[in-house]
Order: sequence, then C-alpha cells, then structure tokens
Amino acid sequence: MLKDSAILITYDNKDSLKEALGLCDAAGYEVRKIIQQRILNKSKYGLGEGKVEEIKEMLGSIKPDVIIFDEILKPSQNYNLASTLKTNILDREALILEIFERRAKSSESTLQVKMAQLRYEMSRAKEKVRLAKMGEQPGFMGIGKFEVDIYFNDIKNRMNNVKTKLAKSSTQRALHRQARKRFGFRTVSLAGYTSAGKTTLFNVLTGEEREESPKLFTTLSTTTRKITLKNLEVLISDTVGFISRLPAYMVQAFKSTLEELVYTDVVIVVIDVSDTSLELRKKFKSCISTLDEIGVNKDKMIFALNKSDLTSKEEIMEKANLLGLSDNKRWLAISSTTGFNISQLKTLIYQALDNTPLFEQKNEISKPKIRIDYDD
Ligand SMILES: Nc1nc2c(ncn2[C@@H]2O[C@H](COP(=O)(O)OP(=O)(O)OP(=O)(O)O)[C@@H](O)[C@H]2O)c(=O)[nH]1
Ligand SMILES: [Mg+2]
Repeated sequence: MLKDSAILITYDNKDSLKEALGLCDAAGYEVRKIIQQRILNKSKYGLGEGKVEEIKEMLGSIKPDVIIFDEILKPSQNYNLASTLKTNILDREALILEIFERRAKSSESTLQVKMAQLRYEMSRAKEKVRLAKMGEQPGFMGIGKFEVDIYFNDIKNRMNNVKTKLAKSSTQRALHRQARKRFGFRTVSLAGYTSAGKTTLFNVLTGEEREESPKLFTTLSTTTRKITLKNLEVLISDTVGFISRLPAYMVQAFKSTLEELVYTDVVIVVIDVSDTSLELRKKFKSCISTLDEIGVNKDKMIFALNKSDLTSKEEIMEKANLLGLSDNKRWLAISSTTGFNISQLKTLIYQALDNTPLFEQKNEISKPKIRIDYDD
C-alpha cells in the first residue's frame, strides 16, 4: 500500500523527534521532510511567519499529503496554517486520534476512540462557530442560530449514544471483577509509557503471543490471562500505554480501560531503562501523574526497569536513583526479551500479593471510585 507523505514539524531535540517519528510511523505516514523548531506555540501559526513562508516554498518540490504539527494547535492556528499553505494540517491530537482509530480492535476501544473523536470535534465546532460569528472564517459565514443548534445537538446526541454504550461495558467490567474476587483470584496489571515493553513482558509472564511491536500504541484494550505463582492463582492484565502531551479528554476516553488499574492488587509499572535520562524522567513523570489522576495507590506499585539488556549495570543504578527508586525495595531491572530477572520479578509480585489484603470493593457498582464523566 502506498503511504501518505508528510512534512513533520517538531521540537528541536532528539527525544521529541524520535517520538514524533514514531507517531508518524504508527499512523502510516512517510515523512519526507523534518522541520525542527524551539517554539511551536506562536499565536498565529504556531510557527513564526518566516518559517511558514519557507515551508510554502518547499511545498512545490515535496508535495506532501499532509503537514504534521507535533503540538496541539488551536483551531484558529490550524485554520491559518491550512489556508496559507493549502495543505491539510494534522496536529498532535489529530495524529494520535488517527493512530487510535487504526489500532482499536475491541468494541470497547472502538467506542473509546469514537468518544475522543467526538470531543475533538466538539471543541473544534465551538471555535468554528465563534470564528463564524466574528466573520473571520469565510466558509462559515452566514451560519444561523438554527444551524448552529443542529450542529451541536448532532454531536451531543452522538456523544450520548456512545456514552450509554460505554457505561454498559463499564458495568460489565465491574461485574467481571466481582466474579473474579469471589473466586479468590488476585490481580496484577501492567502499566507504563507506550513501547516500554508491557506486552512483551505480558507474553513472557503468561506464555501468550500477543502483538508486540516497536510501533507506538500497539495495545489499545486490556487483555487478561491467568497465571499461577506458587500457590496463588493470579489474573494478569496488559493495558494501553501512556504518552505525554495528551489532552485530558483523551486520557479520559481511555479511563474505563485504565480503570482496571484502580481495582487491581498490584500494578507493575514498566519502564524502558534504555531511554536517555531526560526522556526517562519525562515518561516516568507522565506515567505517575496519570496513575495518580486515575487514583492508583502508590503502595501497590512495583517498578520493572525493562530492556536492561541494552544498558550497563551502573547506568541502571544511576537511572533508578534518578527516578527516586533506590530507597524503594520494589524495583527490579529486567529484560523481557532475554528473560533476565523474570523469575525474580515473579517472586517480587508474589511477595507484594502476599502482603496486600484482597482489594476491598464492596458497593463498587453503586459507588465507583472514579467518576467517568464525558460531559463538558
Ligand atoms: N532490547 C529489548 N527490547 C524489548 C524488551 N522488551 C520489549 N522490547 C521491544 O520494545 C518494543 C515495544 O514493546 P511492546 O511490548 O510492544 O511495548 P508496549 O509497552 O506493549 O507498547 P504499547 O502497546 O504500544 O503501549 C518491541 O519492539 C519489543 O520487542 C527488552 O527487554 N529488551
Ligand atoms: Mg502493548
């Protein structure tokens, strides 16, 4: 299949470039030209006007299908860029939504992606109407109050529809969880930044063959399998990866999947220890704040510094220090590809489970711990 081509505009550092290229690849774009800038939030175009002129000149020879802008653009900035460059602009949000759409396989993740898209559409719709009223955006002039209401109501109705379906699957999940607890299963979940190696570790621990790949966001729904640790029957779940600079509503859209993490006995936070210190810290911060936001208790986290086959022992110690894990007994350097320390990790999980009481979840259905709120 012929890939769509793109010009990529991203930040002026290696880590951002690597992540942005990963996102473009995951969305199926061939990047023909990279433009790196220190600042991407200038008011009119995100970029400086000189840079916009420069891009305009390259368009003739590069002929990209889209221009990918690795930051969140306001609708007015998006409109200014698109109309000046006469090319479709995808900002970071729209790009991630495209990836989610390609990857969503289960009916629940499809619904979650749909919800994120509708929220995106709603935020754009408000801005379009605002611009139309100011007479700034010619294409939307003359939009009457009646049409505006129809426009908003249509998006709202579609949102409500998806919301009802998502609520059903959330209740279903809660019922499943209760059933598992009744049978005395203990539960463990994997969490971490996208591409940290969660699915690879899941496969090693369970002997499963799920899709693992260097592409970002390979996993969008949760899979649960049973494993036995000594005398314990344990259910282990793989989850969707986190990423930085994601708008809150997108994290929100995946909350019903991530919600599993709140009710689980132990959360293994998988970290890619081969990342540069800077990247490592940034991703770790983003994971911990997402976990915190969902309401996951710190005491039940175990930290697995994965991909240790790619770095030295000294470097791993240094990085564990950097993340403030050295005083914490619950971390381990592992490699999911070579199998290094996997049996030690199992022992650590067993000990953690042995020390934690079964997760208390009386009245869970009537009083959820986190509120899933899709309204504005
Ligand atoms: N060298 C090395 N590579 C690893 C290790 N674990 C995983 N990988 C590689 O890292 C890449 C990402 O692994 P996945 O398991 O798909 O990552 P994930 O965290 O599930 O990613 P998402 O589902 O996108 O959130 C794959 O190419 C793996 O082969 C490891 O211990 N060592
Ligand atoms: Mg995965």
